[in-house]
Amino acid sequence: MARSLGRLFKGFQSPAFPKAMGAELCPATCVSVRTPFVRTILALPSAFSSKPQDFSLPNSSWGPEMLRLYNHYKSQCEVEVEGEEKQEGPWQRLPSYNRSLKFTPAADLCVLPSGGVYLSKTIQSKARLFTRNITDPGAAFEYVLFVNKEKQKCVGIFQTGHLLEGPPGHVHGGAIATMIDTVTGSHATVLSGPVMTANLNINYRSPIQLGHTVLIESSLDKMESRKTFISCKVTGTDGSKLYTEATALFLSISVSHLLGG
Ligand SMILES: CCCCCCCC/C=C\CCCCCCCC(=O)SCCNC(=O)CCNC(=O)[C@H](O)C(C)(C)COP(=O)(O)OP(=O)(O)OC[C@H]1O[C@@H](n2cnc3c(N)ncnc32)[C@H](O)[C@@H]1OP(=O)(O)O
Repeated sequence: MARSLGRLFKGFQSPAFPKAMGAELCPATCVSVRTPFVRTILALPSAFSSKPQDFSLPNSSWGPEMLRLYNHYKSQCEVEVEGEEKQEGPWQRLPSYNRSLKFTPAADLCVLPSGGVYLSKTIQSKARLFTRNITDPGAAFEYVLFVNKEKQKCVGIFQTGHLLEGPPGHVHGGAIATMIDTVTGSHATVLSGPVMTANLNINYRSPIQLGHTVLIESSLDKMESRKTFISCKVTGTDGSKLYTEATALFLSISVSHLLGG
């Protein structure tokens, strides 16, 4: 089990993550956790095991700026070398599914040392990745992430849907924080494996108009034992207008931390 989960997280750790998801994780996989206190069956999501739907791909709601930036980074995911097949480029797109781990079946609920149930089958069957829980294209978070391991950078292209309104006509600060956490958190996971956000410090400099597309760029500041420090800027798509700045601290965690151990 530990090895299986290790493989999952190892796959996520590398920028080869999307390939690992496709190549290694797609066959239906069921792994079992046994500790003195915890017994649960973890099945990789059906989204991973049968036909995974990747939501970080163009759809009919994407505006011209979203598409332009997507194509800009996508074109750098593969490079043409004369007389040879296309090779991996400096950037890599991260896929985004609508859920992560699925716990099954009801009889195998994960019981905490306290005796509490970790996650009921009913809750888990309805669980959705927060940024992917609205199915109407363009209504909320439309985004795609690219990582560049060599430069230790990650970019998020984010089109802000009408359901994200905070101040009239502008994006809610919590929605901006969500996207910052997603970009910096995914970046930290690519660099360091499984992590959780310990600290997120945000300065909102200028309001973002609803419907606009923005660029979220994160870069690694430093790594110190379990700590990964990342900073991030949200700008207009040409980089000139600064909307938001943030710094974030992520702590590497063990799988048992997620299971309440
Ligand atoms: C996650 C799995 C990834 C793989 C999954 C694959 C699928 C991916 C799918 C989609 C990706 C989308 C990506 C989204 C990303 C979103 C991420 C989130 O939103 S996470 C939710 C919000 N965060 C929490 O709920 C944390 C709650 N807090 C905790 O659990 C603990 O406090 C934790 C783990 C953060 C630290 O607890 P300790 O017990 O492990 O560590 P201690 O001993 O407290 O601290 C260690 C060191 O860190 C410093 N530290 C801890 N917290 C700090 C803080 N807030 N500020 C500064 N330093 C802090 C301490 O001072 C200590 O430093 P000294 O070693 O002594 O130098």
